[in-house]
Amino acid sequence: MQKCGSRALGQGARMITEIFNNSKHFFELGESDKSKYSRTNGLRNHGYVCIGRERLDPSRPIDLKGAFNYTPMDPGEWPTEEVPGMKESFTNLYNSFRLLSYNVLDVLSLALGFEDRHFFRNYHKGMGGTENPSTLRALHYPPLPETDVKQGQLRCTEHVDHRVLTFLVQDQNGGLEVCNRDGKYIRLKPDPECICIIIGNILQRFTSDKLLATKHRVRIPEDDVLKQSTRQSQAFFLHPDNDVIIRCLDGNDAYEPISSIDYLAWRFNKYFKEETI
Ligand SMILES: O=C(O)CCC(=O)C(=O)O
Ligand SMILES: [Fe+2]
Repeated sequence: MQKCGSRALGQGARMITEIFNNSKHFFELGESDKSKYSRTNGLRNHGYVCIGRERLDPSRPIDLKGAFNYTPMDPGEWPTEEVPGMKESFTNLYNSFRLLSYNVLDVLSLALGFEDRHFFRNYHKGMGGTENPSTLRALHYPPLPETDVKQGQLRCTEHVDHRVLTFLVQDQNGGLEVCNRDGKYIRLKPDPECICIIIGNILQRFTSDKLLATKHRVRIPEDDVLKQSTRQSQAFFLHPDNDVIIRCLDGNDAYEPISSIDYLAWRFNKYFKEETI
């Protein structure tokens, strides 16, 4: 489940190429142009997140990554003049991941022994509308000259995702590493036609730790060519509908029940320290 290693995209490969091209074009704009489309505040998650704005671990140097978020829950501004195809490529890929995630949720329901094979799908019925915060995020890691990198700095600090599942496609430069149950990081073979599926903390809570959220990270490459290359990835973060209660489904009390929207607010409050929700 941690890694779906098959060439899963088929026809979708063109969609992936388009979103990589459009994202690259956007991130190559000047900072003042990009910041016109900045993510606003609190729970409103649409838009550009510049390097350093989000902190996964405040005790470490900032991650050397930028992002652009899209969620139909928060309609926002698009750079339609600067990057004409950007909105369409995001909405297309969002929809494909939405459909794919329903199939994966059905498999999960069966695998976990629920009689209703749509058990988990029913928690995500609002996807694509204003009652579900699932988000597509284009990540952009700029080339790194030697002098810019601090001791202990990463492109993306090790963390778990606070969602149900993350579907992730990385470019040919690779760099994503996932931690196995022995605590050893495994580097995933870069293949822009493979989708990596990462278990998030909400699924861990639903399953009372039967499925564990997978730690992952992106280090600064040792290879000079990779270090001086841009890295890109596209991540789809699957989240339950706002009113779903996240709780241990076997009835045990390992985690306090919390609504999906409150859980999201709690996480954003931690990651976007400078803001209040
Ligand atoms: O860019 C990647 O490969 C990882 C990004 C990631 O883990 C995240 O945004 O949560
Ligand atoms: Fe992540």
